[in-house]
Amino acid sequence: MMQVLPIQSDAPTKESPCPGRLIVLTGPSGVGKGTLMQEMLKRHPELYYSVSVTTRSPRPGEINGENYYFISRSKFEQLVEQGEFLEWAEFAGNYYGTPREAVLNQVQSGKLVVLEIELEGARQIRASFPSALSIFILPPSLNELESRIRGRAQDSEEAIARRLYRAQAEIQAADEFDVQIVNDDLETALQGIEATLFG
Ligand SMILES: Nc1ncnc2c1ncn2[C@@H]1O[C@H](COP(=O)(O)OP(=O)(O)OP(=O)(O)O)[C@@H](O)[C@H]1O
Ligand SMILES: Nc1nc2c(ncn2[C@@H]2O[C@H](COP(=O)(O)O)[C@@H](O)[C@H]2O)c(=O)[nH]1
Repeated sequence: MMQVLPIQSDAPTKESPCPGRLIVLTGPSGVGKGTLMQEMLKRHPELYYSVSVTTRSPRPGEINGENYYFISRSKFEQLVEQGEFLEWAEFAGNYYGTPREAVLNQVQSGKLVVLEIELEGARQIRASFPSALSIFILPPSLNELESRIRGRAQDSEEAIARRLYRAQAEIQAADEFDVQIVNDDLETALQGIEATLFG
């Protein structure tokens, strides 16, 4: 049976004197978090990327267990009741959550564990894990954000409108997080993340 770890504290313990660290990558939908993350994983394969659980339908090309674990709403609600998520939130009509056990095991084994999540979840992690490092990715402008979401061509008009509406409030929360990085030029943004993580 897998060990269940407490979520309240991320302080070192006798069992885990040198834990890893949680890294939160947040920012509005379409800003490029996933793109930045994929490139970071190529350059730094020692990072552990937490695959989230969602009730959203897979987009073309998305693979269960790789991009997300795709499950039903009723199953998600059951997992919430069972305390299986480190954080979870409803976003644009779907649930998203971070599997608790896998992430905590990786942190305790000394890994840098990256969560790519939306604002409400990022706030939950900051409250539960004050030593988590949080990075907020900003778009160069709202117009560019809209072009990126549209350019991705994977969301309905309704989903695009919901994401853009929410983006405006999300951007205002950027200062709550440790570091803010504008994803205008991809390479510059990547170097900003690398400098934040590795000094
Ligand atoms: N620096 C950049 N310049 C131009 N286009 C970019 C840049 N970064 C990402 N993109 C493009 O923007 C689109 C959205 O990127 P991506 O899917 O990575 O965003 P996201 O923040 O992960 O979105 P979501 O939160 O909805 O999953 C993609 O088509 C991607 O190729
Ligand atoms: N709170 C959480 N947010 C998550 C998680 N996994 C992804 N996300 C965020 O949801 C939105 C929408 O994602 P999309 O794939 O449908 O475009 C985006 O901001 C993701 O970062 C999670 O586990 N918890």
